[in-house]
Amino acid sequence: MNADLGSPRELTGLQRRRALYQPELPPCLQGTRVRVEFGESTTSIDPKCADIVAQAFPQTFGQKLVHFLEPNSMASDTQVIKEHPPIRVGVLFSGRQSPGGHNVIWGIHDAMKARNPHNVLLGFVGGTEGLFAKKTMEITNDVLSSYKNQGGFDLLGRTVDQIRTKEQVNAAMSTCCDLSLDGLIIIGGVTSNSDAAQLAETFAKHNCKTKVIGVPVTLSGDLKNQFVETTVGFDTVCKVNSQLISNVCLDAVSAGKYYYFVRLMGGKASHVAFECALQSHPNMVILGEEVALSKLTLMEIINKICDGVEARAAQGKYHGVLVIPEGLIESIPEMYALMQEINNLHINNVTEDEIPSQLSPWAAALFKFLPPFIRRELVLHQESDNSAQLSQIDTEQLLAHLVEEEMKRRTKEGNYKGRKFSSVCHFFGSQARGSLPSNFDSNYAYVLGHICVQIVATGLNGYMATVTNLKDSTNKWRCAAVPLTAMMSVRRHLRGPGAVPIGRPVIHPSPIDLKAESYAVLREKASSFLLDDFYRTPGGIQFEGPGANTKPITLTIEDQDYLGDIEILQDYLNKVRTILKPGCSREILKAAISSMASVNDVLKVMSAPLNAELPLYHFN
Ligand SMILES: O=P(O)(O)OC[C@H]1O[C@](O)(CO)[C@@H](O)[C@@H]1O
Repeated sequence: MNADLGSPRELTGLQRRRALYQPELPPCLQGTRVRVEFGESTTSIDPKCADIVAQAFPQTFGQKLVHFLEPNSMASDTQVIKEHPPIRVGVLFSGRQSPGGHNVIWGIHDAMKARNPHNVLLGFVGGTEGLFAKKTMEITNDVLSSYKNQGGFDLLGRTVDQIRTKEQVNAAMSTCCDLSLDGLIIIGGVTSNSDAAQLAETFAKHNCKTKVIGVPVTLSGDLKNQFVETTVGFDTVCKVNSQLISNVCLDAVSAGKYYYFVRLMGGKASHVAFECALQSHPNMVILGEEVALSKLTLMEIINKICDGVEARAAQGKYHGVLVIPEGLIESIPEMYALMQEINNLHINNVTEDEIPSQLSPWAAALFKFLPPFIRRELVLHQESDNSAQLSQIDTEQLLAHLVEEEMKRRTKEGNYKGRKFSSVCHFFGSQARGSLPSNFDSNYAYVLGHICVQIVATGLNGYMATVTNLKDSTNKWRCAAVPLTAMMSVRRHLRGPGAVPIGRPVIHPSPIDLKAESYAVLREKASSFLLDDFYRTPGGIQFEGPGANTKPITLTIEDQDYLGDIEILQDYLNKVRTILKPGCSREILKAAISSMASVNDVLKVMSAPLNAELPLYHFN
C-alpha cells in the first residue's frame, strides 16, 4: 500500500483554484431537511430474470424506488426526515480510478456534518483490502482540503475490486460490526456495485445494521440503464482523450506521413471511443459492438483499414488517425473464442507459461499466427471478474502490424502503388484517468455523495445513489435511490424464446446502442471522416468561462447544436475545396478571399466547446 495516501498535497496554482470551486447542489439537497418519497416497487431490469434475481436476493429484491425532494414539495406517501441522530459511515474506492471520485467523499462529508457535527466518516485506506483489514482514517475537512475537485483516488487509494468470496464478505461484515457503521458506501463500476448488492443481501440476512450503498463511478461510462444516465468520470475522461486525439490529428495532417493507431480504455463497452470520436472526428473508429454484431474477423478488419489507407492514398494523403477501444480484441469472434479458452485455463489454475501448450488445435493455430508480443499479453493473469487484462493487450500495435504486412502484400502484388505505410501507436489510458475532474463530474460526484447520506439516514439497504435529468442545469437534477437488484440480470445463453439464463445475477455493463441517433450520425459521416480530414479540436477542459459547463455529449446528442456543428464544418470544407480549385477564375478567387473573413469564425467553431453558443455563418 502506498505510504503517501491521504497526505496533504502540494497544489499548483490551478489545483488551488480548483480546490476553491464549490460544487452546486440541487434545491432538494440544499437544506438540512429532505422529503423522502417512496415510489413503485422494483423488479429486475430484465423482467425474464426477475425470478432468478428474487431467489438470489430474498432480503433486498423488490424494494421501492425512492426520490429525495424539497421539504415543501407536495407528494403523497412521504416521510419527512426531522431528526438527525449521530451516524457513523465508512467509504471506500473499489472500482478503477475515475476523475471525481474524491468529490463523492467530500459530498458525503459535507452532508453528514451539516446534519449533525458529531457524525463520523471513516475512509478505508487501500480500498477493499483496507475494508477487510479494518484500516481506516477519519475524513475531516482538513484531510479533504487538498483533494477537493482533484483527480486520482489517492486520498484513500484502492486495491483489488472484489468483495465476493466468503472470507472477503465475512471480513467486511466483521469490520462494519466492529466499527458500528450505519452505512458502508462503495464507490465503483458494475463489478463493485454488483458486489455491493451481494454484501447488502448478506448483511440483511445476518441482521447486520450497516446499510450498503453503491455509487456509480467509472470512467468507462458502461454503468448505464433506465435509472443511471452516466457515471462519474466519463465526461472528464472523454474530454481529455478527445483533446489528445485531436492533437494527434493535427500532428498527423501537419507532417502527412504517419498513421496514428490510438487505443482508448473501455473493455466490455466502447462508450469512451464512441464519445471521443464524436468529439474529435478521427479518420476511422472501430467499435467493439459493431464488430461483434457484424462478426467481423481480424483479417476483415485489417482489410477495411487497408482499404481506407488506399482510398486516402488515392487523394495523396499518407496520414490518418484510427481510434479503437481496448475491448475491440474481445469483440472479434475468433479472438473471443481464443480468449475464452485462455480464461478457462486460468480458472483451472494453468500457469501463464503452460497455457500455449494446453490450447485446442484451432486456438493454438490462431495463437501461433499472432505476433509474439500479443501472445505474451493474452496469457497474462486475469482481472478480478475473471476477464482478460485488456489494458495490457496492445491491440493497436497488433492492428498496425497486420495493416503494415497487408499493405506490403498489396504493394508486392501491384494493387497498391502509393507510398510506404508508417504507423505510430498510442494507448491513452491512465493519462485521462488521473485528470482534474470537469465541473460536470465535480458537481455530479458531490451531489451523489450527499444522496448517499440521505440513503443511510432513511435506513435503506442495497441501494444506489442516482441523479437524473443531468442534461439540465443542476437546479433541475432529480435525486433518487434505486435498489441495486433492480439493475441486475442474468446473461442468456441463446437468443430467442429458447434462451436459457446462465450465471449469477449481476449488474451488466451496457453496450453502445447501435440503433441510437448518435450512432447513426457517426456512421453517416464515416466516409467524410475517412477522407476529408474533418478533424475537430475541442481543446482542454474548461473550468471557467463560456465552455466550463458543457455536459457529456452523449446526453445531448439529440441537441441540434452538435449536428449543426458537423454540418457547418462540412459545408466549410466543401466551400473552400470548391472555391480554391487550382486554375480557378479571378471572380472565384475574389469570392474566396471575401469568404475567408469567416474562416476565423469557423476555426472558432472547431475549437468551441460543444454546447457553447455558436455564431452563424454565411458563405459568399
Ligand atoms: O490500471 P489497471 O488496473 O490496468 O485497470 C485498467 C482497467 O480499468 C479500466 O480503466 C476501468 O475499468 C478499464 O478500461 C481497464 O481495462
